Formats: sequence, structure tokens, C-alpha cells
Amino acid sequence: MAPPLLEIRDLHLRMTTSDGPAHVLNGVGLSVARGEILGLVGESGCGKSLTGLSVSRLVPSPPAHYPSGEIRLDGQDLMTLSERRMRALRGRRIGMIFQDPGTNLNPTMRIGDQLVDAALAAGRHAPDLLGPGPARPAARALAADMLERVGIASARQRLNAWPHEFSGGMRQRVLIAMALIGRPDLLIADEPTTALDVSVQAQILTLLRGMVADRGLGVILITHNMGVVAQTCSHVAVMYAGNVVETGPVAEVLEHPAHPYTRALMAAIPGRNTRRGTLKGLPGTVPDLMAPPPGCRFAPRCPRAKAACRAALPATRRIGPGHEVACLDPVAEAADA
Ligand SMILES: Nc1ncnc2c1ncn2[C@@H]1O[C@H](COP(=O)(O)OP(=O)(O)OP(=O)(O)O)[C@@H](O)[C@H]1O
Repeated sequence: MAPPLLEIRDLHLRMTTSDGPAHVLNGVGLSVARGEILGLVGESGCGKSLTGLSVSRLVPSPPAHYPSGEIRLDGQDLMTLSERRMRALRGRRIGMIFQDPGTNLNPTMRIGDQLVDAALAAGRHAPDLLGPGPARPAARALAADMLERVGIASARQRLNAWPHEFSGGMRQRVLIAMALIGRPDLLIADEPTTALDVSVQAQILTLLRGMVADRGLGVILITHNMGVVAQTCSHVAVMYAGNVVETGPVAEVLEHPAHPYTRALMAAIPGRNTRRGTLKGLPGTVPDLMAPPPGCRFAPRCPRAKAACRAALPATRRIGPGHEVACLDPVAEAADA
């Protein structure tokens, strides 16, 4: 059987601080297939962004240190690649979109020039992207085509626009175009719509779904919003304090959440208030990653925790089609009623 597009296994990440190492990723495991949008969710500080950045190998080292783990793209372990080979993959096989379009577009460069630069950079590692002729005109044609695909009218003329002439939603569309211009296989989108108002957010997510259906790329969509997951993702991975505690197809996990933490996150949906502070119905706060509790990191807040939960990290077990949970006492369906 072919390996999944992306597979992360047992990824540990420590960040060196002046007070000692922070154990920020504690054996993360997840996978993404082509054509799949995996929502990566969890409270602020649980390690979503560092997981995404680790895939692109963009966490500077130091302070980052990876004691163990594998990150495989089509079976190839990215952890063992040289920086030179990683640079060839970024933008070409792995596209990235971050939260704030204001900080990711260069305000002093026209939109078209930024797209052309991205196309030329990707083209250096994929000669077929720009064809056999002169690279710059081909990159410009590709830039106009991508801008049109992300729904910007009069794309050819708009290439001459400056970022400040575009609205926030349009700038985010440009960033999507830029991330996809090298025809990557994997897209990592870190809170791509959080800074946008709700209607623009819905448009961008619809656009992303269309691109996935069109191109069959795999996506990690990092969000703190379970509503976005329900509307946009095919799969979900729930993170807590550096671990994936539950993962599976969205319908399966949202209908039958088994980890007590997933259930608490879902109970918080109506207020959409999972970003900072406490969760509704859940006492306590996320653990200090400088001195995390032994065993299951959720145990100190878990209403179902027993002694064994505090002794060792629970192994992941399969509880439904593609549905896995890292819990010694997952909530069974019968308990739902
Ligand atoms: N340079 C650093 N040094 C030490 N700790 C760090 C560093 N960068 C991040 N961390 C810690 O790593 C943990 C995970 O951070 P990360 O940004 O991945 O969380 P997140 O889930 O994406 O949060 P948010 O939803 O707020 O973006 C946090 O507790 C954070 O404080």
C-alpha cells in the first residue's frame, strides 16, 4: 500500500528557554492523505503551529531540539534532509499560509511581482512548472492564472496592484495563490481566516475546499474553531499540550467524541471561546510545559482520570472507522445518552 502523503510519527520537540527545556511536542502522530483536509484543533499553546512549522522544518534550532520522531512526505523522512533539500521542497511540494496577510505580503512590492517571484522560485526546482521558454513571462502568465483561480477579477490588470490596494480578504486570496503557485502536494494553512470577518472567512474556506477537490492536495488546516472544522475538514486531529489525543473522520469524531478533552472542546463551540483561558465545564488550565505532568497530560483536568492515567502516556487505540483515541477510558457511546 502507498504511504500517506504526510505521516508524522512520535514527534518530540523541546524548546530551549532560559528556564530550561519546554516539552512542547510529546510524541505527536498524525497522517494526511491526498484530497484530505485535516483540521488540527486545540486550545492556544497546545502545539498546533509548532507541528505545522516542524513539517516545513521552519522552527529555528536552537531553540528547537527534536529528540526523536519522523515526518514522512510520500514516505521520505524530512527530518533527515539537508537544509538545501528542504528549501527545494518548500513552496514546491509544501505550500504554507499563515494567519495575518498583513505581515506575509511585502508592502513595497506589487502583487504580481510577489507571485512571479514565488513561481520562479518553485520553477527552479520543477522545470515543468514554467515550461521550456523564457521563465519570467511564463511565471507572469501563471501568476495571472492563479489570481483568477482564487477569484480575483481582472487578474491580469490586478497584477500591478500594491498590497494596500487590496482588502484583507483579497490579500488572503493572494497568499493562497502564492502558496499554491508551485503546485504543492501538501498545504499547511495556519489559522488562514482568523483575521477575516465571517463572510470572507466562509468564501476563503469554500475556495480552499474547491482547490483541494481540483488538485487533490492534502491540507493541514490549523484552527481553534471547531465550527470551521465541521464546515471545511474531512478529518480532524485534536491536540492537547503537545499530544494528539483523538483523530478521525470529522463526522465520526464530532458525532462520537471519545476523549474527555474533545468533548470539552465541543461543549465550548457555542461560545467559540476555545482560544484563551478555561473551557466551559472543564476545571483547570493547560499544564506548564516546563514541568508537564507524567502520564496523560490531560489527567489533572480529566473527570475520568484514574491512577493508571498518571503513570504512563496512554497508547492510541482504534475505536471506529479511522477513529483513534489516546485514552485509557474513552467515553463510550452508551454513556452519551
Ligand atoms: N521559542 C519558544 N520557546 C519556548 N517555548 C515556545 C517557543 N515557541 C512556542 N513555545 C511554546 O510552545 C507551545 C506550543 O506553541 P504553538 O504556537 O505551537 O501553540 P498553538 O497551539 O499553535 O497556539 P495558538 O493557537 O495560540 O497559535 C506553547 O506553550 C508556547 O508557549
